[in-house]
Amino acid sequence: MKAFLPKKKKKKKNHMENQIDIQMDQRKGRRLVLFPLPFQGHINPMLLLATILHSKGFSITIIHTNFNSLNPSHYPNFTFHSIPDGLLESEASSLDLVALAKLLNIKCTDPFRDCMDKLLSDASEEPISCLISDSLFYFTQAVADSLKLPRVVLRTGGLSSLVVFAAFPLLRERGYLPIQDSQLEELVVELPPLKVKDLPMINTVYPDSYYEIVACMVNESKASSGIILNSFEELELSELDTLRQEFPIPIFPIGPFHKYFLTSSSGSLLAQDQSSIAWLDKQASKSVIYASFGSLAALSEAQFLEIAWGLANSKQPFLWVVRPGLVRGSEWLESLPSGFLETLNGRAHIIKWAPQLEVLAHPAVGAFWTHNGWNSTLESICEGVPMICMPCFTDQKVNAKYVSQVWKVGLQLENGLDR
Ligand SMILES: O=c1ccn([C@@H]2O[C@H](COP(=O)(O)OP(=O)(O)O[C@H]3O[C@H](CO)[C@@H](O)[C@H](O)[C@H]3O)[C@@H](O)[C@H]2O)c(=O)[nH]1
Repeated sequence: MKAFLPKKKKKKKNHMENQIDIQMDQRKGRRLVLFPLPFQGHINPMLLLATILHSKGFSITIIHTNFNSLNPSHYPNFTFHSIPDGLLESEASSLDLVALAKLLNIKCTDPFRDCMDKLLSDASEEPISCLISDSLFYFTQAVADSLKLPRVVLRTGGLSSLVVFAAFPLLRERGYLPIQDSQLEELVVELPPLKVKDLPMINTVYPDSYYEIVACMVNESKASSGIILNSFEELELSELDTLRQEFPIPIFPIGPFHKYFLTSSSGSLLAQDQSSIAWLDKQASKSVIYASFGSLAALSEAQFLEIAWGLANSKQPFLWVVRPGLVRGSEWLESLPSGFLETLNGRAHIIKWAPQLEVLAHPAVGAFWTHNGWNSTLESICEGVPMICMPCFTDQKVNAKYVSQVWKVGLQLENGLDR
């Protein structure tokens, strides 16, 4: 990426700068507008995709919400536009994820359309050839249609979970959904090896909104000009075949995105604690359990303590990401018993946020205790780190089943948490 940075202070241009000018000229007429959903697991793949497309000669404009807003200084080659999402701070922190996703789709519609209108009418900018938006920003299909602009969808989850989401109408018709507790262990014969308990559901007070969001995500993706996925054919071949039958549009499984570059720049909303790498450097090869549950999952205090004692009792060194907000009702580590860390004699390193790609690539890491968000799953597979799977909601349940039973690169913790 550095090769594209203009060096503004020098007067006489060197060879590199002339090359940049040539590349900039070649970019003319090839501007893409990208619109990520403002959650870490969605921002990372969208920014990686932007970086890939930029390296192929496209100019990149990113529209982002005020909520979880991005830091443009990490991406000097992109143009950023922030839109007011109208979310109150209390809404962003207190709403459940389903309500938040729905509200974002409602509240962003007008500001997004206004922003697109301005971008399209700005004669000083290169013309926009396409909008690429997150599949969960389903409202953008109607906006793109009204502006006569092609929209390509970025689906940030895997192919296998998308197949399941697309099958929701069938699963409802056949009585698998809504899930009945008495059926949890039953095989979903249409989607082996999934059982009813593996279906991508979420605990929410708005179940009808969840079905509506899934339906809109699937239908507006089908209405788009194409879907890009951060996955690859060799991993999910039969699911790709199924999707190609169901979705009448081009499908591009061009992941894993983070493997296009030697280092990936950071779209991290939280600061990555680099002390974890120095700590890993001191540990034996493949000895460390890396435990992290992504950016959204939340645990009860009781679950948190079972995990803490499970890690301690394992007698293995462990690197644990306890994100502020991970434990419901706690700021950070207050619920750990006093003296817990001291008794471990340096065998534990607990941080708020890790440089996860570097951690998984570190030779000291031997296992990843994960919630199986798609990014974490893919990143672990790419580094050959076996997983201990503890899915919390939605696609994570499907991913965990594939990790343990289809790809056989992990074990799923079942029947609750016990130290
Ligand atoms: O300490 C950490 C922990 C995570 N990450 C990164 O943050 C991302 C987390 O993404 P993911 O593993 O997918 O988890 P979530 O944040 O939970 O992702 C949301 O988005 C995913 C993609 O759509 C879905 O699969 C998940 O279910 C959903 O919760 C990954 O790129 C990690 O490398 C860090 O950099 N440092």
